[in-house]
Amino acid sequence: MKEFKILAINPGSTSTKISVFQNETLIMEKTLRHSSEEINKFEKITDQFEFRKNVIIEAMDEAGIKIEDLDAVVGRGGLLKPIPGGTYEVSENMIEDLKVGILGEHASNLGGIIAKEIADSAFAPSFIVDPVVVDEMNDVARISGMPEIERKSIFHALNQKATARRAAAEMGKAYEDVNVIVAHLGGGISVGAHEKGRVIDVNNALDGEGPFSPERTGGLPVGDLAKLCFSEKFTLDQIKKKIKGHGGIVAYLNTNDARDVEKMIEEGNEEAKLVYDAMAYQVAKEIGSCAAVLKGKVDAIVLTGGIAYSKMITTEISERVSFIGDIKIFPGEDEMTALAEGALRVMKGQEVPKKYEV
Ligand SMILES: Nc1ncnc2c1ncn2[C@@H]1O[C@H](COP(=O)(O)OP(=O)(O)OP(=O)(O)O)[C@@H](O)[C@H]1O
Ligand SMILES: CCCC(=O)O
Repeated sequence: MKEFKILAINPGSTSTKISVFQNETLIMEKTLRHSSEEINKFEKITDQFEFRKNVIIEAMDEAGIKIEDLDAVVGRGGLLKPIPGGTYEVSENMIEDLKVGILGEHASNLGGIIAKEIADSAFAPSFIVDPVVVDEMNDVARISGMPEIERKSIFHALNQKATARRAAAEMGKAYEDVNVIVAHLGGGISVGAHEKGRVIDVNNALDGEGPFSPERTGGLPVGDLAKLCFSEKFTLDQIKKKIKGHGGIVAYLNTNDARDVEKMIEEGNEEAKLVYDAMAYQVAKEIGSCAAVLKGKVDAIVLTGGIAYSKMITTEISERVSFIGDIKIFPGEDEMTALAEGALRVMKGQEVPKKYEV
């Protein structure tokens, strides 16, 4: 059987992770860290394209892996127009939307752009898989209550879908045959209701919905937020930063690292305990909402992301939601494998790549 060599690229805000797979086997893995000095030279995230591409090429060179030997390159997809989940061919219109930041700036916008550039030089195809804008929401979930504002699906689609598939496999079933609630607990938090392979409702993890997280406020009491916006104390940029970046745990406790918070709690800091408990409480409430979305038919609840390593948090959440269904804990995120698997399904002819035609 033909073996495929696949390069997966996952650009984050301060690092670019790269992995090379020979079919399912990982043969090289590297996290290329970028100092704030290097990154801050660039005005926009997409301006970092040449810099990050060159760093990847150097790392491949050092590892002795030739670009021309690659059979495909896959990147984490960014803030595109809303699309259903799956593996997409990188196309010119996609590149345009990623470059202009059609839905905003995000490090993952670079994933598709760099993947295409490197793949083109190897005369190989390039893909993105389950970008953060995967939108499979039911229409009823789009209604916010204010006609000027529609709810949007922006979440950790890549890790949510990969862990939901893994939960289904553990239950001996296909993803398309189960109902799963996935709570991704990372720097941002998203909680999605997966109904037979479609994420029919999920909080917009990037822009003030759902539970608060280490760096984001999640949903807020809107009347009070409106008053704050018109208090003339803050600019729009400052308010946006309060919602995403400087909100949530970091605003209360001055750290975005859950491990620091646990240390504070162990040392008797009561405020830290209250804030940490509140985050777990809000995640549990969101899981409860998703159970209602799925009409109580829940095969499993998955807790994933970096904070799912925390026994304190997973215990606190489990106490409130275990009545809904079995809880599976998959700590961390395996986005590199998820990217490679998405590309492999296409290369092996198991899935037809989707076209970005919106
Ligand atoms: N062993 C651990 N125990 C508790 N918390 C942990 C542990 N390891 C990592 N974390 C926490 O996980 C959080 C980061 O999670 P993760 O790495 O999933 O986020 P990210 O990739 O930066 O952001 P996102 O998941 O939103 O894309 C941090 O708050 C970190 O403190
Ligand atoms: C919302 C998806 C990814 C992120 O947390 O930035």
